[in-house]
Amino acid sequence: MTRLAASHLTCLRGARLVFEDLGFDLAGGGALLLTGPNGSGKSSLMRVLAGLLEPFDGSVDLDGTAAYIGHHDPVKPTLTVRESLDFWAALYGADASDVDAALDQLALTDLAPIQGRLLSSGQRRRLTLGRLLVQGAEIWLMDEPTVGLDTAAVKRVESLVAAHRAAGGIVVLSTHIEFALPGAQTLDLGDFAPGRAVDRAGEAA
Ligand SMILES: Nc1ncnc2c1ncn2[C@@H]1O[C@H](COP(=O)(O)OP(=O)(O)OP(=O)(O)O)[C@@H](O)[C@H]1O
Repeated sequence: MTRLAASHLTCLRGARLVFEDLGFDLAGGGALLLTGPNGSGKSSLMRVLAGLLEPFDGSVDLDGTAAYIGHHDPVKPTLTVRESLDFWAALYGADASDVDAALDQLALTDLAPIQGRLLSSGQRRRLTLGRLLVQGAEIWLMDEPTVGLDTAAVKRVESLVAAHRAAGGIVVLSTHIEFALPGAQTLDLGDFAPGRAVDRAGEAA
């Protein structure tokens, strides 16, 4: 059964405590929306969940395969859109039909022969999202996936996320904009800033 949970997570970056005592529990079909001001630790939490950053304290319990997209689009400048997706498909054991599906789902079919260096920022972001699709992971960790996307593309991503959850997948998504994520749990990282844990305990009592 796909599951992603965290308990008592505390994150230290350099000498700075970013958040403390954070937890959640997601089963298949679940979603977690991360909000909070700049610097509150959304990307740091994503990196902890992706296994790229060791938590200072607490633990992550992950059952399933995870795919992570961060702020940067890892697009090779000399590969075409299709060649990039073919490369990722080979890396993750996906089929050519998965590449065609990803091109279609992200409105990239017309851009398939275009080299990465010629893509606009929104087009590069859509290609990065294509990598997520061909990766076929059960848990999607999406750090501000809509940056640079136009309204139609945001709607597409909302639909892809909904379909992934309907198929039993899990999504953790950070955003500064409105993003339709029905029934999602929400975490405002600002509530987990150092010292606030004491306040929350006080409020709960
Ligand atoms: N490599 C690093 N070394 C030290 N401190 C870091 C490092 N990366 C991030 N930080 C600090 O950790 C804190 C949290 O940063 P993070 O990028 O997780 O926030 P965020 O909520 O994702 O911000 P934004 O909304 O601006 O993307 C910030 O104070 C930042 O300066």
